[in-house]
Amino acid sequence: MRILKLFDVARNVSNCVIRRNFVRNFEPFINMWRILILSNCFLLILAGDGGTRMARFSPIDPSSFSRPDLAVVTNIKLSLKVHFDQKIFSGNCDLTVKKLHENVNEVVLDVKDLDIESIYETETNTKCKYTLSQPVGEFGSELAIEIPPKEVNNYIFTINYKTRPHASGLQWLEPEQTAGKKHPYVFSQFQAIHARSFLPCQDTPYVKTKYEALINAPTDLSVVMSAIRDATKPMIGYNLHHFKQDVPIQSYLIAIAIGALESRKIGPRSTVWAEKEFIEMAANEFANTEKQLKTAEDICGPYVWGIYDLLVLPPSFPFGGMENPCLTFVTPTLLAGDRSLANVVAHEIAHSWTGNLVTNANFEHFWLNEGFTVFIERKILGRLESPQVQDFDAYGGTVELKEAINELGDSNPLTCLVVNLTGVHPDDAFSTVPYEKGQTFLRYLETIVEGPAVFEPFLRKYFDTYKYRSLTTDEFKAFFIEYFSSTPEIKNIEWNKWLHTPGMPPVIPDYDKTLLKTIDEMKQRWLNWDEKSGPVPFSGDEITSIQKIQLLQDIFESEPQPIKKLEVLEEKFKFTEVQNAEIKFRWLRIGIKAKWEKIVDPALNWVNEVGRMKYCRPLYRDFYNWEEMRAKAIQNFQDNRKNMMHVSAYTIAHDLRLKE
Ligand SMILES: CC/C=C\C/C=C\C[C@@H](O)/C=C/C=C/C=C\[C@@H](O)CCCC(=O)O
Ligand SMILES: [Zn+2]
Repeated sequence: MRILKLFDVARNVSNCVIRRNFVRNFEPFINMWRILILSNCFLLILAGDGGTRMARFSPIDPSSFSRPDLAVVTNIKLSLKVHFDQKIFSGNCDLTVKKLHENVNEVVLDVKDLDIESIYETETNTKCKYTLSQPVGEFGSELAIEIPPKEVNNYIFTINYKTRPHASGLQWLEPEQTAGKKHPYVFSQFQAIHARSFLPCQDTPYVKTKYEALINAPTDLSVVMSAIRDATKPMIGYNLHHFKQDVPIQSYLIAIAIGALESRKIGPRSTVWAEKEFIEMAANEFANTEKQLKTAEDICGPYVWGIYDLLVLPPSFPFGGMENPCLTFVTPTLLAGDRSLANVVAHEIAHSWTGNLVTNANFEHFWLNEGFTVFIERKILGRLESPQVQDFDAYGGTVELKEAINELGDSNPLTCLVVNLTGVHPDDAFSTVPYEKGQTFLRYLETIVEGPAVFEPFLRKYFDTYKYRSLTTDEFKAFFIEYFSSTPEIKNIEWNKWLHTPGMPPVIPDYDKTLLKTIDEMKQRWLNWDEKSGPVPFSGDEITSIQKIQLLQDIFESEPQPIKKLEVLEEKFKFTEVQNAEIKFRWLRIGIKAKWEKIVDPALNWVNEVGRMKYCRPLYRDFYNWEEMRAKAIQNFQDNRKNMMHVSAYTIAHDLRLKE
C-alpha cells in the first residue's frame, strides 16, 4: 500500500514538474513547490492511517480537491460569530449534499487552515467520521466526510469549525489601520480559491449553490455580504445579521465585510457603503451606477440579482474591484474625484452576466469570465460615452497586454487563453492576458460575423442558455459554431492559434484612433522639448483624464526620460500628489525608469498605503530591476508585508524572488 502511494506521489510530482518547466518566470517558485509537495507527501505516508489521507486533485478542477461528480453540495447555511480579539470566525456551516451514485460513501470538500471540531449528519443526528489530508502548499487540504447509511440520497452535514487568524481569504485590520481609527475591520477576497479558508466547501466554480448566513457581530459595527439582507436582530450585547443569496453562486462569490460603515442610496437599486471618511466622495464618484446598470441590461438582458450595491474597502484591498453579487467590492483608488475611473464599476456590473451568471468551469477557462467582461464593459463605455472612447480604451488594453506578455515571455504557456493549471496556483497564473487577449478574441469574432447587430443577439442567447451554469471553452466554441453555422466566414477562425498558442493575439482589430491622434502629437512635443527651450509644451487642459493616462503610458514606454525634464513637469502638475491613481502610478513608473532618486520615497510610501496589486506589483518589479534600490525596496516590503492581504504579500514575495 505504501509503495503504491509512493508511486502515485512520484507520478503527480513529475507531471507537475514537467509542465512547470515551461513556466519560465516561475522557476524559483517551481523548485520551492517541488520541495513542498514532496515534503507534504512524505509526511502523509508517515502519518499512514487514521485521521489523515492522501490529497488528490479533482478530475474536474485542478485547483480543487472536491468531488462534486460523486456527491455535490447544493446549499450552504453559515452561522458564525466574529471574534476581533482573536481574528477568527467560529460557528458552523450546514451543507446540503446530494449523493450522485449509489456506491458513493463520502463527500469531498476543500478546506484551508480551518480547525474542524466535529461533523454531524443533521437529519439522522449521526456523528460522522472524516479524514483530513495534510495541506498541499497554498491549496489547503482535502476533507472527506463519510456518508452515513440512509434511505434517501440527500443529506445535511453540520460542520462545527473555526477559521485561523491568518486565513488567506480574510484581512483583519486593527482600528489604527482604518480611516476612522476607532474600530476594527475585516473583509474577504475569495477569488480564486480562498473561500476554503473561511468555510469548508467545494471550492470550485463548477459548483453553484444558494447560500444563507447568520452573522453574530458587535453592535457598533455593520455587516455586509454578497447577498440580500433579510433582517438584523438586536440581541443582548450583539446583533444577529441574516443574509440570503437565492441565486446559485460559486464559492468564490461568497463575501463578507464587517466594520464601522455608513451607507448612501445612489440609485433605485443601489446603495454605496464605506467608512464615513469616504462616504460622500464615494456617493459622488459612483453616481452614474444606475445608468451603467441600465446600459448593461440593454446589452445583456435582465439583471437577476435584485440589488446592486457597492462597498468601498480600505486601501489594502488587493484588486480594483471584485464582482461579489449584490455587493461589488471596490478599492478606494477609484475615488479620482472626477468619475474617470468608474469604468471599473462598469466592469463589475458586466460580471453580473459574465462570470456570475455564466461561469468558467474552472480557472483554466478564466478568459470566459474576464475576456467577456472586458468586452461588455467596453460596450457600456461605448454607449455611455462614444465609440471613439470605447476603442481608445481597447487600444490601451492592447498596450497593457503587450507589456504583460513581454513580462511573462511570449512563449510562456500562461499567455495562452486557455491555460493548464495542473500544479499551478491560480494566484500565480493571474495576469491581464485572459482579460485583454480574451476581449480581443471576442472583438475579432464580432467582426468576423459582421458586427454588433449580429453578435449582440448571440451574446444574449449565450447568456440565456448558460445562465446559472458553468462551462468550458470547448462548450463555448461548440455553441458559437452551432449558432453561426450558416455564416461561412467562421471557417477562417484559427481556434487553436487564439486559444492554445502563447503570445500576442494573431489579429489586433482595427480600432478607431481618433482620440489617439492628440496623444501622439503631444507625446512628440514632449520628446522634442527640453527645459531650456521654454515652458512645458502643454497645459493639460486640452485632454481628458483617460487621455492623460495614455500620454503618461506612452512616455513611460519611451526611453528613460531626463530627470531635469521630469522635475519641471512635477513642478507644474504635482503628479506625485495627484488623486487619480492611474496617473500617479504611471508617473511613479516614469520616475523609477529614469532612476530619479526623489521619486523613491513617494513611490514606497504609496505602495505601503495602497495594496492594489495592479499598482504594487509593477512598482516593486521596477524597483527590483533598479539594482541600487533593490535592497531598499525589499526591506520596505519586509517591513510592511504584515499590513498586506495574503494574496498581495504572497505574489510580491515571488516578484521580489524572496523565498516564502
Ligand atoms: C489564467 C489565469 C488563471 C487563474 C486566475 C484566477 C484568479 C486569480 C486570483 O489571483 C484572483 C483574481 C481576482 C481578481 C479580481 C478582480 C480583478 O478583475 C481586478 C483586476 C486588476 C485590478 O484592476 O486591480
Ligand atoms: Zn473581472
